[in-house]
Amino acid sequence: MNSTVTPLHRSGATPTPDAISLDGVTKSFGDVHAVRGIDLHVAPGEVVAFLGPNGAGKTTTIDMITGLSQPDAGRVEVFGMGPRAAIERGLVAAVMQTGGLLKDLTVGETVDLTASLFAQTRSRQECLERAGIADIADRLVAKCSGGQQQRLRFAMALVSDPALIILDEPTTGMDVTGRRDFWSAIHADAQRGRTVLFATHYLEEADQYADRVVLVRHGQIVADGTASEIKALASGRVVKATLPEANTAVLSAIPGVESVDVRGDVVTFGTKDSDALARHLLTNTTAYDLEITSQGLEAAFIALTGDDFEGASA
Ligand SMILES: Nc1ncnc2c1ncn2[C@@H]1O[C@H](COP(=O)(O)OP(=O)(O)OP(=O)(O)O)[C@@H](O)[C@H]1O
Repeated sequence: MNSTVTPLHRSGATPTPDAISLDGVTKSFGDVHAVRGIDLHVAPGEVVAFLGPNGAGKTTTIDMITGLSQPDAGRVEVFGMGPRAAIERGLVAAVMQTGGLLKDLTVGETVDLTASLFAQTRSRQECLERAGIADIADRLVAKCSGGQQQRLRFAMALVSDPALIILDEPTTGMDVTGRRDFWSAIHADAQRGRTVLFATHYLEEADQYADRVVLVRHGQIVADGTASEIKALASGRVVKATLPEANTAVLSAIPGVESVDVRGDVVTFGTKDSDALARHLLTNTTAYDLEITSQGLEAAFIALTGDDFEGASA
């Protein structure tokens, strides 16, 4: 494990193999070290967001998981086997950002065509329903909006009923409504236990739809945990309390307090240990009406992917 990894996520021992297992994976293109030692283990049923700035190495990593390219070093396994073997068994499907659609077919015909490639498939109706496009089965692909085409790609990915779905920036270019409809279809489907890994630039998508957020920078994982763990890691917690006649100097001296702002009777603290601070305030002062919040994921993203970030200790 490299020194900048923040191992917040710990999955317990599972009797089945990991859905995705990357160990010491590297990949370079000439002088560009796109992936520089990634260790990642995703348990079956997890919904994981792969988040990072442009050029962080997300697509390069995803291409190795989907068998489109090979690592220079390290090991990639999907359900305990090589990615190509997993794809051949229908265990994995990818939703691509573009391509793969024939404009002259209808939505329903497109799903039928995909189904003809597999021995065992889900019904057309079920795939369309799960993707939220059953009502446009007779519409020509050429007449579908960008968001509807993405949901059609999702329906195609569902045909083999894969245990793992991988999506590389699936909502790029979609409007807000299209993104919301697309994600509610993915989210409803994932709740049935499917494993999902998606790369995104949209922080709110990671925050809203992922159980776990893996933050990548310069080809390495810099943080790995729930969205709230990552927010807390980068920016700490904000604790607000009503405390009449507060003394800033006294409050600043409480262990773990990083900042104090007094406005009338309301005191706002910045801290990395909100539990200890809350306990102290409630037992040793007259503070009441406590409110504990995390800073936004955006602040964490900027802090953790900025060039001055050197990793954080768990
Ligand atoms: N086929 C290639 N040939 C040369 N360089 C490449 C190739 N593919 C990726 N790279 C480089 O590797 C680095 C990682 O790229 P990658 O596409 O994996 O990042 P990303 O996190 O997916 O970025 P984005 O969010 O912009 O899609 C970048 O510097 C990119 O220019």
